[in-house]
Amino acid sequence: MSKSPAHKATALIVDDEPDILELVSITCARLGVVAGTAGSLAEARGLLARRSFDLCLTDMRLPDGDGIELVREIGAHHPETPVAMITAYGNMESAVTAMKAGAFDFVAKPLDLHVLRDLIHAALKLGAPLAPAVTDADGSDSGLLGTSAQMREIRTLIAKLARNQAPVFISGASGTGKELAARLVHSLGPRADAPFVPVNCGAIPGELVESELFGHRKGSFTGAVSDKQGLFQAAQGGTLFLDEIADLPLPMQVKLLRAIQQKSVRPVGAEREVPVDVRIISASHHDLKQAVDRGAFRQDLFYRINVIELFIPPLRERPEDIDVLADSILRRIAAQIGGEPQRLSADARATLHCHDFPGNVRELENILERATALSDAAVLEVADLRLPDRQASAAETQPGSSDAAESVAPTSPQQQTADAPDADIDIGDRPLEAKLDEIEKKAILKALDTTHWNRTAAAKLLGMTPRSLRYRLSKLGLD
Ligand SMILES: Nc1ncnc2c1ncn2[C@@H]1O[C@H](COP(=O)(O)OP(=O)(O)OP(=O)(O)O)[C@@H](O)[C@H]1O
Repeated sequence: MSKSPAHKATALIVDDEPDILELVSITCARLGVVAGTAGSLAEARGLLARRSFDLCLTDMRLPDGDGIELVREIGAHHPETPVAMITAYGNMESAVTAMKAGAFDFVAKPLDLHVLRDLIHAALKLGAPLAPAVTDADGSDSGLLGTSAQMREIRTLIAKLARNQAPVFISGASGTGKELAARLVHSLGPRADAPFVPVNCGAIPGELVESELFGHRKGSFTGAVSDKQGLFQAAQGGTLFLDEIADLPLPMQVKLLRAIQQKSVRPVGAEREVPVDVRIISASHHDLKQAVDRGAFRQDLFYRINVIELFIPPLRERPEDIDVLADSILRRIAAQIGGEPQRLSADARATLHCHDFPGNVRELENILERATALSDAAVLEVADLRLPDRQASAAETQPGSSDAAESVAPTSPQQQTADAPDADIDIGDRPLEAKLDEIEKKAILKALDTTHWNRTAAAKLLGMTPRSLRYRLSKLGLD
């Protein structure tokens, strides 16, 4: 709290069950928070009219109305007061409704004291001044660049999302900046000092997902030679970013739902659940709603993780962002290799504006890395960009198409060696494993380059599933 040392934080607790009022008041007192209690909406309104509170915890069902009404009223008249909802056990629907109405979090009955304490701590941090809001026109103070109206709106929404704990689902094509957006939600919020743990759900082999996410006890399966902490616990107090969540196997989706609802995880082979305080941000480039309709993604989990959706449009729909992104990428490359940043000629810029970027910002980065690697000139020209003459969409690229193979141009310095399928592979006398890795890496980079870093199309080209490609990318350190 940014109050004077003499100021004691205050909480308004609203519940018609005296036991709960007492339990929460005692928990607050142990944390040095002074609690005011109300047994109905009317009493709560009376207290709010007389003074302000640093947080409010309200039950859903009250004798004279619905706790959601209070969430809305506090949001409208006391926006600086974070509100959390106390929900009935397993009532996911009301938790989601409360968060959509503006509650920053929820706690389920019977109240778990760990969860309650974490929630009070989180609420009090929300009252403290956070990292400066993202205000400048091109986003350079946030790292999420772009001058387009869409990007500005996204930054404004992110600044709001940073102030609550509701699960966020980020949708958008590959390379649009979903992970970057998730990092920004984390770093602008009260969890910024705790870890941000990104997980690519598609890159973990199916049989290991549970142990990776929840951890395991020694001896719980062959290969579990010691206790291992899961990623949920690694993200304790912070944010777990579940990228490519659509790739989670269905049985795992059930366990994830339970972990999110109960705010606790059970490591494989453990007898007890361990409480975890983690904000979930998930992302996918798939249409998750369609996956639900196909039966490939559980509706209840979809509903739970998708409390707030943030959509990042493809780069071709916001061409205004290309210049600011390109200039920033050229500055970054110059800082890495030393010297003045190279510039783009007017024609080169115009060419970029006409390109449709199936691989989005990641593709722009690749184009410029390749151009700067191949040209030392102060000004990069159209030819240096090496864009295909025809705007062939990567998704249209058919496996085995010779056109596709011929349109390949080297990408980054380390990728240049992968430009021809039959090029001599100079890998010296390294062990077989390393040689095989090198060959695999080159084939993958070539396919990615051909498909403008569209991983689904690249996987098709390589004759493997997207999941398997992601696994290999991660294994080879290319992710
Ligand atoms: N608005 C932006 N400003 C600056 N850099 C960006 C922006 N959007 C994306 N990038 C950069 O583009 C690259 C791809 O971004 P990111 O990994 O966040 O995309 P993604 O949507 O999560 O991709 P994928 O779906 O393939 O995981 C990163 O290097 C990121 O820093």
